[in-house]
Amino acid sequence: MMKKAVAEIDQVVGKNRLLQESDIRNLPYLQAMVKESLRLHPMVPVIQRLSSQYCTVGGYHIPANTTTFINVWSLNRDPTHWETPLKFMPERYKENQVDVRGQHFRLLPFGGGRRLCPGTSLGLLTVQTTLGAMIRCFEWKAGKNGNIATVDMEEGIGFTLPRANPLVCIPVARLDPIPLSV
Ligand code: HEM
Repeated sequence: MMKKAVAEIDQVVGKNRLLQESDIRNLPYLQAMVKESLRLHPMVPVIQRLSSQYCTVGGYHIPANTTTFINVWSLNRDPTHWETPLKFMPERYKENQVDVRGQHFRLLPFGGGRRLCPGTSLGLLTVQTTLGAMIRCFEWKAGKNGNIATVDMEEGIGFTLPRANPLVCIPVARLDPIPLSV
C-alpha cells in the first residue's frame, strides 16, 4: 500500500521538487487512502441532531425536541453497505464512487445536511497535503526501534476519536538532499 502511494507521488511530483497542494488532484490513490482512514477512524464518531418537529425515521417515531445520535462510526463499517468493512482498502474507491461530502449516508466523516462541517474542503486538503508531504520526504518505520510489523489501531474513547495507544515512528529521509525549489 505504502509502495503504491510512494510510486504515485514520485510519478506525479518528479525528482526535483517537493509536493504541493496543487498536486493533490492528480493523486487519486493518496486521496483514497485519506478517505479510507476517515471511513474506518472518523474524527467525530457520533453526530447529533435535535428534532424541531415530530417525524419518523426508518419506522421510529421521534417526538419534537428530541436529541438523536447518529453513529457515523458504525455506518462507515456497516457490512450491508461495505464489502469487507474492517479491511483498510483504498482500492475500493476505484469502483465505488462514494464521496465524503454528506451526499452518501454510508460515509459521513464530515456529517451532512445544513450542519455539514464547513471546513470539509480545508480539512481534506490539509490532511491530504500533509500526508503526501510526509510520504514524499520520509520512509516511516513504525515503533521505537523502527521494527514493528503491525501498527496497533485500537481506538480510545472521546468526543473526537483518539488512538488508545500512541504511535511512535522513525522518519528516514527519502530525498537526500531535499530539493530546494518547491
Ligand atoms: C479532517 C478534518 C475535519 C473533520 C473530519 C471534521 C468533521 C466534522 C464533523 C463530523 C462535524 C459535525 C457535522 C454534522 O453535525 O453534520 C463538523 C462540524 C464543524 N466543523 Fe469540522 N471537521 C474537520 C475540519 C474542520 C475545519 C478545518 C474547520 C474550520 C476551519 C471545521 C469547522 C467546523 C465547524 C464550525 C463545525 C460546526 C458546524 C455546525 O454545527 O453548523 N472543521 N466537523
